[in-house]
Amino acid sequence: MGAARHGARRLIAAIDTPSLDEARRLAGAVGPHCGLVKLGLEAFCANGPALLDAAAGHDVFLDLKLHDIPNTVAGAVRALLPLRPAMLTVHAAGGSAMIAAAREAAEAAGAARPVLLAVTVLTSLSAGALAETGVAGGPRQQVLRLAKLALAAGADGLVCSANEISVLRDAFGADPVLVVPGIRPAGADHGDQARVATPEAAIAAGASYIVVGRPITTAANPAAAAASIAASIG
Ligand SMILES: O=C(O)c1cc(=O)[nH]c(=O)n1[C@@H]1O[C@H](COP(=O)(O)O)[C@@H](O)[C@H]1O
Repeated sequence: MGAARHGARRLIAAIDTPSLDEARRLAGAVGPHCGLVKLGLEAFCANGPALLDAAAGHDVFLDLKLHDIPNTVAGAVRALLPLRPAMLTVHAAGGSAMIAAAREAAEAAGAARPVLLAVTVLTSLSAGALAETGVAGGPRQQVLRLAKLALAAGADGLVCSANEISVLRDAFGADPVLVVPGIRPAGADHGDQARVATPEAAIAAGASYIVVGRPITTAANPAAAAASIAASIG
């Protein structure tokens, strides 16, 4: 139990659903077994700020992956601060000025400032899919390039796949928060994820947090699935 509780702090449960009731049901079920509940684009587009009520009582990672001109992203961050998210995401590919503007806007929350995470290369992109976008050199090189830029511009941490954790820890040490989605327990369906790892492998490689969605939310018993993953990384 103690080990499971320790693992729970590092588990972020991703709730992707358009239904407010379903989001509330899932947050209630998995909340006790994870450190943060992640609410993302699908649920926020469907419900707007009212969505946050579904996760009342839990620390919320509001994952909207903002990516626009600096002025617009800064305004969006300001608009989100009253929702008191514990973590927020922007796309590192938006560039230094955009990330710096997001950080400056977030500072208005003072001590309650959300942790600002820069998404590097989406875990759904394989090396081939990344090359199609015009990026040469493969995911590891691109993640490292974007990570340098994002941390220098004021991001507190990075979203990356488990494949890039060691190169990031070598380059930046223990400080940056590394949030790692694309997590699949052994034998689980990968779905649209391309760069995947098991919960245990991601934590062993140095992830600060792992993000797990469908392996929990589509399980017959989401609370048990979350508890089992938390125990596996305890
Ligand atoms: O920023 C994220 O959380 C994120 C970045 C990324 O590169 N890949 C990624 O899958 N995510 C999110 O992590 C969650 C993964 O969900 P599952 O694939 O269902 O476990 C989803 O909510 C994604 O939006």
